[in-house]
Formats: sequence, structure tokens, C-alpha cells
Amino acid sequence: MSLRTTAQMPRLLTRAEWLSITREVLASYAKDKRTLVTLALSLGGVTALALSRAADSAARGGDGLTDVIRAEARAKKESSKTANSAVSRRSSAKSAKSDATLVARLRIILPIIVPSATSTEACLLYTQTATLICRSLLSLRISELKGRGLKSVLNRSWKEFSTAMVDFFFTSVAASFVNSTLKYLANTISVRFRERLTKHTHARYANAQNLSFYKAAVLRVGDLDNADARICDDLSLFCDTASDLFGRTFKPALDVVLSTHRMGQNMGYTGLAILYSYFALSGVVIKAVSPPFSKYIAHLQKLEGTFRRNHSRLITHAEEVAFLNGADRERKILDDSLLTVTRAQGTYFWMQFKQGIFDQFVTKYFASQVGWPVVAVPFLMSTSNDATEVASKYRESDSLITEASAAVGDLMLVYKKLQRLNGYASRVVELLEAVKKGSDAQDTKVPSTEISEDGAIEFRDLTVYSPDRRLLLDHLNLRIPKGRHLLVTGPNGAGKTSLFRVLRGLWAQTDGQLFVPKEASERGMLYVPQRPYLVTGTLRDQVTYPQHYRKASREVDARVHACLEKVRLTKLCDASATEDPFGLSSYHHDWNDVLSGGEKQRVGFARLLYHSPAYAVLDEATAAINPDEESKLYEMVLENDTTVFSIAHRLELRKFHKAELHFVGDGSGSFEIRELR
Ligand SMILES: Nc1ncnc2c1ncn2[C@@H]1O[C@H](COP(=O)(O)OP(=O)(O)OP(=O)(O)O)[C@@H](O)[C@H]1O
Repeated sequence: MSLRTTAQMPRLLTRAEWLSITREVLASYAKDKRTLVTLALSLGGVTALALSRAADSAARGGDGLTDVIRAEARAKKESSKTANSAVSRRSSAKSAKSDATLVARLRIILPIIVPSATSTEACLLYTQTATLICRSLLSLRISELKGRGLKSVLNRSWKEFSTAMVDFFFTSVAASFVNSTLKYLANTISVRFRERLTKHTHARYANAQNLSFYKAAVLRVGDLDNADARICDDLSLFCDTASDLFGRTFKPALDVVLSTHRMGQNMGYTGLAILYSYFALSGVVIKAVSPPFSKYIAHLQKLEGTFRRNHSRLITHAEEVAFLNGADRERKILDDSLLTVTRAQGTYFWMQFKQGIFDQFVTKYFASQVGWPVVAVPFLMSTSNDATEVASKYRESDSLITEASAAVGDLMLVYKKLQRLNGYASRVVELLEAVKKGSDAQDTKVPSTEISEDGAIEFRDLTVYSPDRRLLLDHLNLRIPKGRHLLVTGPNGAGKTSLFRVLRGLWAQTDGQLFVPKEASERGMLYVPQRPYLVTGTLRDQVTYPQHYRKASREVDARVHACLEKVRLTKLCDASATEDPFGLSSYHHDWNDVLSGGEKQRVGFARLLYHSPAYAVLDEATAAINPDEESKLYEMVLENDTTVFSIAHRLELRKFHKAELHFVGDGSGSFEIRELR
């Protein structure tokens, strides 16, 4: 019987019939309470989120631009992740050793990212759960509709077919909304997690009290490598993976439960038990034969780090390399490290390819092959006379088993994602622990620092060691009352700067006592190095650092300008804008690129004059300035009532000092103290 002969085209449905079908479908939705409630919950959650975002943006006076930038950055990151999908950027060889370590790590991280059951992050997770349930219910409905569609065709009923079509349309609209919502929620949760975790880390890392950033970078406390990459990349990758993992585990698990229940109603549970036993067995096999990917990822990351470091070295030393005509040599270094990375990537992807064939076959295609008879046999053995009903149920069960198999396959591959999450978690926990070690190191600080009664700085029996325990200074006893300017001299590496590291509390490996006057604590002590630190920002920021003015008053600008005038740097002011009469708002991302060595040192002196501290350490601070100018700068600083400690090799500076501390530098910590006229 050909289709053409059977197709006795019945009359098309009337408008009234279409309307009645639509009404029926909507009414059936109203009856499906579970879908409705979860849909309402996720809708409510997303609306609340949208409202809170709008309120947040309004409170910050934002125009949404920040959000757009964030979203763009995120999209960029995602696309690069897709290109490099398998390469987890920051995994560790130690990661994923056992589930117990992951649990222990999560117990440290989770309270930070989800601080309470009523926090925004917790509410987002509730909304995500409701939306995931909703998505699973919709999947069930779609499978059922496929069965009904087939039944209507076999019955040759236009009405039933049209009803199924209309129902499918509404279900698709709901599913599209829910799918998009899930993606949006996962991204939002990741952003929130990242904000929490990074702020938590910043608060401990860039902390004025414990100076963890210094201890981590310079003293290697906590053995923290690449803190910047860990904070910028690893935290974000952990959050991405964590937010993604919840959805990827919860939904398939729910899909399996719901589909199994429905299939059980259609065809009994025996076949399903066989199918799930197959899945359990293949899960064990996959886990056993899978190579230790986390080890390879860790190796790759190390190579990536070297490649990146070579590039940043070239940026930092661009001028030196250009002067030395070293471009060819640098290109060779860059190409070599690139090659090492790409070769390792090639090997990694080849291994992934081989494992992928096995994973795909076991979890997808062979699983379908096992699933096929599991679905077919109960219907083949069916004694029902209603062929239409059997076909409809078979179609529904087939669709359900496809869903369930995909879900089980997803669940079986979750261990890989857990491995990756564990890798990131280990990096995050290492970071948090290193930062904590940095702050704890402060508590063991020796010598004790006390407030001096008579306003003098005093080193009493002070012994200084370098971090690698070399003796630099042995039992120094020295009082520096106000106005007793001290010149510190000695050979390279003798420990001159180290004395002031101890005074500032940066180094703790010492014995003895330090007395610091209250005035020094209040008015502060300013360190002016040979290459002063220049911050990203305006010219004003360079002088007022670490103070920052979003909108500086006229008085502040006048003071900054006067300081620049004293150090003869007003040529840097750009007074073309009427709202900035002193011309201090010119902005550079990196002032190091636009100032000469001598100009940088002048900026250091402008800063010193601006802050006018009680004490200042000038560490070769005038090495790039000619002697005449140097004298003028020193005179201005001394007129400002600042007591200076100068570390210098130039003996012309002696005339500005009252005493000289000379480091012998013979490795025994010897020194001499001389009075200067
Ligand atoms: N973070 C560190 N870790 C290990 N050793 C360090 C560290 N910082 C400095 N040192 C060592 O401590 C010793 C003293 O260094 P310091 O900077 O005080 O020398 P200096 O007398 O100021 O030298 P220069 O005149 O060359 O500036 C040096 O041998 C140096 O190698």
C-alpha cells in the first residue's frame, strides 16, 4: 500500500479547531503542575537576578558598559577555551589523587564562595536547581510528544497530529528559554564565585599589615610561584569548572532517574537493569585505561608558563634588547619555547584522540547497540493487539533511552571534570595556604619593634641575616636621633639595603631590638630607590603615591605642581585642558616607558618633597643625576625637616650627613661607624 494511495487528503482544520487545540495544549500545561512550578521558580529566580543587576548597575551609576566588557572578556575566554578545550590551563600533577583530597579542598573553598544559605550565590544555585529540574521535565515531555506524533500518524488523525505539533511548539519555546537560562545562570554563578574568591585572596595577599605579596614574591614564603597567574587564571578556571560541573552532574542524574521511571512504566525494568550494568562496567573500564591526563596537563602548563615568561621578559627589557641588536636572538628563544609547547600539545591531543575513540565507542555507540534490543525486546514480545499504541510507546521509549544513554555517558565522563576541578582546587588551595603562611610569618618577627621614648631610631644588638641565612650584620648598636643624617656605604651585596628591609619589617630573620619613634610611625618613612616605582595613572598619581585622588582639590594640585617645579619636571605637565590648570592629569599606562632614568629619580624626589616624611631612605636615589643638581635636591629635602639615611657610593654626599655606617662586606657582619663633620 503506497503512501499516495492512502493519503485521502482530509479537509484542513478550521480556525476554530486550531484555537481549540491551542487552548487544550495550554490547559494540559496548566495540569502539568511539576513543570509549571519549576518553570515558575526558575522564572522568578531569573527575574530577581535581572532586577538585582539593574539595581546594582543603577547604584553604581553604571551604564551597563562594565557588564558588556565583562561579557566580552568572558566570551573571548570561552572561545579560546574551545580552541584549546582539553587543555586545562592550570592543573597540577598532584591533583585528582583521590576524591578525599577534592572534598578536603572544597571544604576550604566552598565557605568562601557560598558564605551562607541566604547569600546571592546560594540563591543562584537554588534557581539553577529549579531550572535544571524544569529542563529534565521538558525533555520527558518532548519524548512523550514524539510518541504521540507517531501515534497520530498511524491513526491518520489530523487533530491528534496538530495537537502534538502545537504542544511541541510551546514546549520548544519553553525549552529554548530554559536552556538559555541555564547557560546564563552558570556564567553568572561563575562570575560571582570568582568575585568572592578573588576578593578574599586580594584581602590577604595585598595587605598592608602582613605584606604577603612581598613575602611570596621576594622571600618565597609559602613557595608560591606565579601568584599573578594563579590569581588571574586559576581562580577563574576553578569557578568556571565548579559552576559548570553542578549543572553537568545534576541534570544527567535527574534525566536518568526520570527517564528510567517512565521507561519502566512502558517496558518493565529487566532490560534497564542490563543496560545500567553495562554502563557501570564500562565506567570502571574507562577509568582504568585512561592515561594520567592531569600529569600531562601540569607539564603543559609549565611549558606555557615559560613561553609567557619569555615574552614578558622581552617587553620588560625591550630597550636593552633593541640597543644590543638582540632581536634575532630573542626570536630564537621565543620560537624555541613555542615549539616545545606546541610539540607537547600535539602529544597531548594525540593521546586525547586515542582515548576519545574508546570513550565515544563505549559510552555512545556501543551503548546504543546494547540499548536497542533492551528497548525492542519487550515490544517484540508484546501480546498487545493495539499496534498503534505499541508503536507509540516504542517511539517514546526509544527517545527516552537515547536521552538516558546520553545522560549516563555524561555522568561517566564527570570523573574527568572532577579531575580537572581537583587540579584547579589544588592550585587555589595552594595559593590560599601560601598567602596565609605569608601573614603568619609576621607573627614570628624578630626583632621586636618598640616605640622609642626620646624620638630616635635605635638599632640595639641588631643582627641581620639574608633569607638564605648569610650573616650581613653582627650586633649593630646605633642611635639615630632626629636630624642625624646617616650615610650608609660598603661594597655591593654587603647588606646596606637589607638593614632598611629589617627596619621596614620586610625581613624577619634577625636578632636584636629596634626602636622607632612615634613620629616615624605617624608621618611615615619613605623609601626612594634608584629606580622609583611608577604607578599606572596620572602624573599627579606618581607624586602622591600611594595616595590617590579621584578628583584632587586645587590645593593638592598646587602642592604637587610646586614639588614638580622644585625637581624641574614641570615640562611633563600638560596644561591644555581648562579643567586641569596645573596639567597633572596626563595619563600613561607605564610611566617607565616615557621617563628617562634621571627623570624617574626626580619623580622620586618630588614624591619625597610632597609627603615630607619624618625619615627617608635614599637608596642610590641620585645615581643618575648630575652632582650640582644632586646637592640642590638634598638641600631641599633636609630643609623639609626630613632625617635621611642615604645608601650611596658617591663620597660627595658625605657633606649632607652627620655619620657614616660602613659595611665591611667580608661575610662576618663587620661594620664601622664614623662621625662626619
Ligand atoms: N630576597 C632575597 N633572597 C635571598 N638573598 C637576598 C635577597 N635579597 C637580597 N639578598 C642577598 O642579601 C645580600 C645583601 O643584599 P643588599 O641588597 O642588602 O645588598 P647591598 O649592600 O644593598 O648591595 P648593592 O650596593 O649592590 O645594592 C646580597 O648578597 C643579596 O644577594
